[in-house]
This record gives sequence, C-alpha cells and structure tokens, in this order.
Amino acid sequence: MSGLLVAGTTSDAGKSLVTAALCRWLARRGVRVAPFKSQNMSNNSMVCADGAEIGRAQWLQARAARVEPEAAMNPVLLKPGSDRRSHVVALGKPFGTLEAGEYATGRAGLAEIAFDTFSSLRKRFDVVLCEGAGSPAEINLREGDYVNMGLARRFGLPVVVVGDIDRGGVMAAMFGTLALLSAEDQALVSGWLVNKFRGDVGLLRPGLETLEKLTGREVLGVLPWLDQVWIDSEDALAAAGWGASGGSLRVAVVRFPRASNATDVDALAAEPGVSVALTADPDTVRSADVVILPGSRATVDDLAWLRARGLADAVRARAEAGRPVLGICGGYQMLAAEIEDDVESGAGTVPGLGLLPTRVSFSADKVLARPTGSWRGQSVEAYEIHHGTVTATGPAESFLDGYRRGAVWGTMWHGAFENDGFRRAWLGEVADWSPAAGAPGFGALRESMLDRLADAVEEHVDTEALLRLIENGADGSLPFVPPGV
Ligand SMILES: NC(=O)CC[C@H](N)C(=O)O
Repeated sequence: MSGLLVAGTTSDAGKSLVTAALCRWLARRGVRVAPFKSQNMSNNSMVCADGAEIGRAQWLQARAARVEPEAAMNPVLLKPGSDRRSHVVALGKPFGTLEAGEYATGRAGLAEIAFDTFSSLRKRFDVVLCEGAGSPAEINLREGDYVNMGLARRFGLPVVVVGDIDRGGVMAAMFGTLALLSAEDQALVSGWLVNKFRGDVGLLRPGLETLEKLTGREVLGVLPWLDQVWIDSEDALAAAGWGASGGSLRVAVVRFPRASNATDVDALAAEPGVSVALTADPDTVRSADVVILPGSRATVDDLAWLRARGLADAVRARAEAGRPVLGICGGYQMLAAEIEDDVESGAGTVPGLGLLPTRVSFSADKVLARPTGSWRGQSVEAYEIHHGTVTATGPAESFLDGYRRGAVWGTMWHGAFENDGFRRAWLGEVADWSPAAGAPGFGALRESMLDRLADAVEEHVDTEALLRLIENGADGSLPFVPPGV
C-alpha cells in the first residue's frame, strides 16, 4: 500500500472531511494510515504531544486514523496575520514570516521540507493519505506547487478530486479541473468524489455517466449531505457545520478578522441546549447570555477592529452589568489594562479594554504547551499557542492559568471546553445552566462523528476501486482531456 492525494475542485469542497473519513475507514480495516498536508493555511492549530504545532484538521485526521498526531503530518503551516503576511510554522516550530510578494520565491525551501517529511512518513506507515489545498487547477500557482499536483507528481500519487455539489456547477468544475492540467498531471487524476449531495441520486446519474465518458475517469462515490458532522476546520467561518441551533442558552463568539483557534467553541456548540453564534454585531453581543472573545493571530489589530465596530463598548457594558464575558488567548490579552507588543503588531504599548487587572507583554519566543489543571474540582487538559504572556497587576481570583474579576474571565488555555466536567460546571456557574440528562460528552460525539463518516464511505464509495488505487497507483491508460496546459 502506498498513498493517495485528496484534491478538491474548490476550497471547502470537503477535502478535510473526506480525508478524515478515509483515515477512519482504513483504520477500521486495520491499516496503519497517516494523514498528511504539505502546507496548510490556517489559524486553527493544535499542539501535538511532542510540542509541535500542526493544523487542527490534520490533528483530527490523525485521531480518525487512531495514530498519534505529529509535526510530520503537516510540515508547513501558514498562519495569516494580515492580508499580506503569514507567520510560517515548519515542522511544528516558528520559521519566520512570508510576505505576499514572496509567495513564489519563499516557498522553495518549504517544498523540500515537505517532500523530505512525506518520504519519512511514508516509510513509517502503510498508507499516507494526503490532502491537497484549494484546487489543483490554480494554474498560476502550479509552478513551485508542493501541496497538490506538485506533491502527486513528485511521488507518483494517484489523485481523487472532491467536488461540492451543494453549491452547484460540480460537473463543470470537475471537467475543467482536469482539462486545465498538463498531460503529465492528468495522468495521475484517477477519479471523482461528489460530496454533500442531497436528493435523489437517480436524477444525478445521467450527468455522472456523461462526466465519466467525457473524462475517462470513474465517479468513485456520491457522499451524502451529513447533518451534525463538523470537522476541526481550517477556517473559523466553516462553523456552519455545527449542530442545530435554537438552544436556550445563547453564546455569542466575536468573529475577529484574524480569529485563531476558534475551534475552542465547537464543544459549546455541540452541547444540547446551547446555541453558538459567530458574530460582529454589537446587539448580539449585548443580548447573548455568554460572550466569548476567542483567540486572535493579530491581538492589537483585532482589538482596534473591536473598538471600531462598537463591539468593545458592548463588551464593556456587559461586564459592568455583571453579564459574563470570557476571553481566550488573544481575546484574554485584549481584556488587559495594557498590552506591550513589539513583536506581533510592532505597535509598542497600547491600552487594552481594562476589564481585568492584567498586563500583556509579547516576546519573540513562542509558547507551545499542553498544560493541565483544574477548576472547581474539574480537571482540565488544554493547549497553549502564543507569544504574549499575561501577568496580574492587581487582585483577581485565579481561573485555570488566568484570572476572573466579576463577570469577566480570561485564560490563555485553548481546548478547555472539550473537558466535559469543566465546560458544564463553568456554564452552570456563569449562566445558571445545567446539561440535558444523558447528553453525550464531546469526545464521544467526535468519535461517533468519525465513525459516521467512515460508514458513509463504506456505503457510498466504491471502496474496492479506491483500495486498488491506493495500492497500485494510477492506471497507466487514463486518457488526456484537451486542451491541457
Ligand atoms: N492563539 C492566540 O490567540 C494567540 C494570541 C496572540 N496572537 C499571541 O501570539 O500571543
């Protein structure tokens, strides 16, 4: 066995989800499988047991594969700090920054890191399931690419292309993706996976048959639209996969332009009776039962945005009225009296919201840690990813690693809400809320979601054909579809 690249016709076609589904499907068959994404662009990341930072999606895919997540599964992580600048993480550690103009040149060294890592991973696992990025037909980026066809070509990996039928145009997107690739790239593109389908598959069949005829490639499966399936996403905006809203406890999460680790609130959203809204609306922030300021990859800039949007006033009014506000990491930093930052924004010393008696100081060294602790007798396992550190400047009650004053709470710890006892105790204390009887824990929900994904693969995908592809690679006689590039 060897590998496969899961590419997509667009971003958000479902590559991460399909890769996670295939990881769990193979793991259930007893295959030792590892996920891999050469380069992920995301502010949602996780700290592995060895202290390495990787994209949250690869971390979840490793969980799906039932293997220990590690740096090699996502050797390059680009964390956008602004529209023009990304912080680079290579092999789990900070590796400088990349400006938009350097995108082509600055990546050559990163490609070699990714290729070497893939080679080593492939020696240690039976199968490596690779996830592409965006679309392989972004022909302006093809030269120097090491995430999509650049990776597939280097290692001779067969490619399946996932398309999102829910947004329409999927057949044109699939045909066009193929026809815009060179003959050599096309030779690896081996099949199609239609994703997020709702309705009668019988109506779709004639279209798929034509697509198969025109491309000479098989539709390997039509995966249904799955409710209540979310994935630790690359994009904070992908939160639409959360469970049904309409809960009696309303949590508002402020949608910072550079939100990071916004997956923190997934566990709240999954709790029956709790509805979570990502928002930039001051009225929603005023009226919610609980407000959360999540992490941010640009604390000082997102704080300025918070003020400009009238959200800072709404947060302050809540705090004064004794209505709960929780800041996590970057959001916690914003609650301080003062922020000294010559590192992330270079803004020097700026006033914070002044809602906690704390001071923040940024350092070039990055904290990557997996702390444990407890609160009100509930144990908490968490992770930390930040440059800024917080110190108290006045009296405040301690809360996890951070502080609480009145209705304002703050912690640098990500992932605390995944701890069922802590999550429910905290919601109980701040919002007088109690869990539904017999509500499942978050870890159990995540596990059952991964199994549902694998069930969907078994039911809706030609798994024999997929296994052949993973074992034997692309069939040498796939036709070329003009015009090519
Ligand atoms: N994960 C975060 O929210 C990071 C907070 C802040 N940008 C820092 O690096 O310190």
